[in-house]
Amino acid sequence: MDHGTVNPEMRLEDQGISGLAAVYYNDDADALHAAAVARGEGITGKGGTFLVTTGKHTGRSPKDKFVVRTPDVEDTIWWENNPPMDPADFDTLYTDVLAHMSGGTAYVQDLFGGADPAYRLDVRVVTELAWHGLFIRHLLRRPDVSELTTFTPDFTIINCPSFKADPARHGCRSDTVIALNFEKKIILITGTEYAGENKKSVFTLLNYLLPDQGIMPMHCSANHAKDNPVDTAVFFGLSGTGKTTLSADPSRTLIGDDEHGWSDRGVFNFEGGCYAKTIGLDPKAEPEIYATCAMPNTVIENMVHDPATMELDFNDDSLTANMRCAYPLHYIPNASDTALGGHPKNIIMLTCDAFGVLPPISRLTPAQAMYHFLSGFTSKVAGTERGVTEPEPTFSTCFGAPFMPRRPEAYGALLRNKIASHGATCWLVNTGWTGGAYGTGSRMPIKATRALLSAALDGTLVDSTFRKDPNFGFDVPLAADGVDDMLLDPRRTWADPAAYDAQAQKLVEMFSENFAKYVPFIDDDVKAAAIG
Ligand SMILES: Nc1ncnc2c1ncn2[C@@H]1O[C@H](COP(=O)(O)OP(=O)(O)O)[C@@H](O)[C@H]1O
Ligand SMILES: C=C(OP(=O)(O)O)C(=O)O
Ligand SMILES: [Mn+2]
Repeated sequence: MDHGTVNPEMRLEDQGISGLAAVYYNDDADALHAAAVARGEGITGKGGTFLVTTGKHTGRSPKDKFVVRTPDVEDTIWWENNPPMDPADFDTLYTDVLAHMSGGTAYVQDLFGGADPAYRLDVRVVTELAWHGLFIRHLLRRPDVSELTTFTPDFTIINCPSFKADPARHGCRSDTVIALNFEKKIILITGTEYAGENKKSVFTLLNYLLPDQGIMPMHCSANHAKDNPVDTAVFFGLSGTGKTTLSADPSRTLIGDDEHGWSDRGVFNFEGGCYAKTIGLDPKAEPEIYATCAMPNTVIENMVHDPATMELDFNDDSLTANMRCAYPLHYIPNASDTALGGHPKNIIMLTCDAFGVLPPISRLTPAQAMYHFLSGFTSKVAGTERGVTEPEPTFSTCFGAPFMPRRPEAYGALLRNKIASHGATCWLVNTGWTGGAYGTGSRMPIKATRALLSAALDGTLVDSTFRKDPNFGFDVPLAADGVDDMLLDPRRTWADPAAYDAQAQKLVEMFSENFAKYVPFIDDDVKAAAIG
């Protein structure tokens, strides 16, 4: 039985997906929430939120993510970073997943990836779980009802957590698979209930498709000055570096918290919602995000609550440190209606330095920006990937290696040209440790990071006095309004300056060792900006 609104020529049967007992097309958030509760997937929380736990998988499974090795993508995929799947194995997996879903219920959401109509991708997401439908409806861009009757998917995602893949039969690594097939225009997700896989697989798709249209896809958040989209800022960063937190700045207009494209028209959000971490969420430091945790249909993932009062415990990480809430963009009071911005005036590269070595803010030349973009130094924070339990220093190229199907140089060249054409000012911001490494020091106060960003974005910081950092060669401001001068010089925040010097030297060597692989591909000015 079919329910809801759909293009009558584009039912699942028309895509070769048949045998389902019931298909719910394009249910709204209330209907998806009600269905999820009725099916026992989760419960209704305070303020009409939806509370859910995801079992074994509470973060992404990057090692189980594959690109199907078809001839059309053979020369363009960065295979060292994207494990290949044999097309025949994918076909078997596809047939087996459909057989498994047959006789059951599916939820179909027809959505857009991309706020700029010229570049958007029409994505159909077919989910076994009603709440995955709710999640992805919050996260992607919702068409008007009138657009649904002609909606024709460019790509289809089929997400079936109860299907357990078999490494012997499907050529995979475990029972969990995220497989992207660019030729068939299908993504299969099995064996994981973690909702983030849905949105990050759309991101990976766009990261592959958009460069051919001259668009730079970016793992970044974005906002612009109030009433002035010309003054746009983007904040690159791997998971946990502060994209979501820092873009929700009450004095600016939020464009988006995680994934954007930069075209010759400016910046556009790929999404229509946000996916925020809730661990330790402080209503004073992050009131806008905190408030979404009591709004109707917000998906609250893997948070512990008191069953008597339904009160959420923001400090209980017993299910995972990667506890989350997902909500539509307009739940943030100052979000943009269009999710479009201008060309970035400022480009912030966020790093969570667990060594406590990098200054809280540094100004980068375009060549240094390219160097740091390709290096992607940061830490993986606890929980976002399976097996990571404490900050783990890493070089994640483009500040998002797990989502980059092409070689880093492809993204590097696009970014470099756009920075050169539009003259953005670039900054490196350490939201990680200060006063010592992880274990001794403490996390950079959000207040200080916000004050430094305000000064960078309002144009005052660029005119201040800088020192050249002896280890890294970038410019570090000596003072900034609202921030203790000492904090700007990490060496002074360490109890033992010699220990700082030793740690800094180690980090310089790590940068140098990591960057060797990019040297054959880069221009002389970036080579000159190299560290170590
Ligand atoms: N100085 C800081 N800047 C940004 N975030 C910080 C800072 N100190 C602590 N945090 C915490 O770090 C986390 C950043 O996560 P989030 O903004 O979700 O990152 P991302 O969106 O890049 O994955 C939040 O839980 C935030 O409260
Ligand atoms: C959803 C994710 O993104 P982020 O942590 O960058 O918000 C993720 O990495 O799983
Ligand atoms: Mn985020």
